Amino acid sequence: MTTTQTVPVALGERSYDIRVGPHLIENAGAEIGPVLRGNKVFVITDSTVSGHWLDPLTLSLRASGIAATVIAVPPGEGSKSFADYEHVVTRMLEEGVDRRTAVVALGGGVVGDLAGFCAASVLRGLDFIQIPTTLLAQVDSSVGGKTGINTAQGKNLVGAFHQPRLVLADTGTLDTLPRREVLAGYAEVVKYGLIRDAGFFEWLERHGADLIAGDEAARITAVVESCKAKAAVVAADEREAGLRELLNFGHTFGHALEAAAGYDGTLLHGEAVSVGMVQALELSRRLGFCMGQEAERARSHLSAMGLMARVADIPGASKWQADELLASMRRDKKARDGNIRFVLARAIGDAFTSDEVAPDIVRSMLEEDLSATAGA
Ligand SMILES: NC(=O)c1ccc[n+]([C@@H]2O[C@H](COP(=O)([O-])OP(=O)(O)OC[C@H]3O[C@@H](n4cnc5c(N)ncnc54)[C@H](O)[C@@H]3O)[C@@H](O)[C@H]2O)c1
Ligand SMILES: O=C(O)C(=O)C[C@@H](O)[C@H](O)[C@H](O)COP(=O)(O)O
Ligand SMILES: [Zn+2]
Repeated sequence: MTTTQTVPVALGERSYDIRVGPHLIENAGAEIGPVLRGNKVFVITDSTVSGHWLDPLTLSLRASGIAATVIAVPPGEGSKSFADYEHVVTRMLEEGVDRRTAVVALGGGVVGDLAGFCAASVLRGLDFIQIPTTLLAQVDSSVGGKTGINTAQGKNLVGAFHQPRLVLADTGTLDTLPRREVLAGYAEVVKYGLIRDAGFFEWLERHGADLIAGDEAARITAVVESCKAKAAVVAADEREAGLRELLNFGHTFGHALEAAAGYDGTLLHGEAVSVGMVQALELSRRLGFCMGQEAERARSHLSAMGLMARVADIPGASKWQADELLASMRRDKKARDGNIRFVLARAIGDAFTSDEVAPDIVRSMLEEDLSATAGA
């Protein structure tokens, strides 16, 4: 029998546990009850996740005497918007909310980021509980307190740091997750190996296919190891003054690619991160920080697992302009005075944040990437 594992996130009085294992949703009332101040929660979810996982959650909450009001948004990145934020907070205020009311996010990173920002801002801050149902959300977005929405100018540009009080990563929810979404989440798992843990990257080279195929032991190991890695970084640098920037590996490129694709489902966040990580390794090579085989090894693993690993793999990329991508990168949160900074690597498992990188080097790399789309 698989038992639940607990990964602590050490943040002083805002510390919390990440619980990882199967059947956690069926037992959510008993898990959540002890961290609630009152007996009322808003469950924010999306209309796909609700069809799979809402009933067992509300049943369990009711059995523990917790009253739940459900608010569902449409599935997909488009819901991390001002319009959906307004819709959710308006519903909460209309239904009635007080400072003992908690917000429960049931879904992937989109629901978690949106619900977390609602929790951070309604009445200036409500307790927040994450029940992540995608691989990406279980290994990354439910942990660490980054919440927010996208704007016309780019990804996650409006938001707040707001830590959850508890994370329930029910690995059984991954049974209903489409393969494309499993793969997108896998990119963020690979990220932990690439930035700080060459041994974990090697483990993924051996066991990644099992994890993607749904092997229970591989899944739990990957979620627990990823959460441990993220918890350690967040505990050391909650507000991203330095070390936490490493979690942004592949994201300077990735977020620019996502913005160009238009958040319409043609390019998922994890897919963009997959391409962006290979680009970051290639940029590291061009700047003389690492050898070419690092980028090739990462690309070859990501491609073998079925992920996109080149700009030319992205549908519609042939229409993009290098300067449009550069403009997005200048709005990245790591940029200083409009000068772009990247997370680069000296080797697999040894990432660091660069000083400002000359835009011409990045532009010529992007132009090469985009010209390769012509033959793709
Ligand atoms: N806050 C952070 O630290 C952080 C970290 C990484 C990513 N993110 C954000 O997370 C978002 C991406 O999250 P995501 O990849 O989870 O996408 P998502 O939330 O859009 O979920 C992916 C899709 O899978 C469906 N789905 C979710 N769980 C399911 C399940 N168990 N069974 C069947 N279908 C299910 C959803 O309805 C959706 O269509 C991006 O906006 C990204 O910026 C945030
Ligand atoms: O938790 C972090 O820190 C991360 O950077 C994790 C990323 O995977 C995630 O996509 C995050 O939302 C990116 O944040 P942003 O600050 O670049 O918007
Ligand atoms: Zn990410």
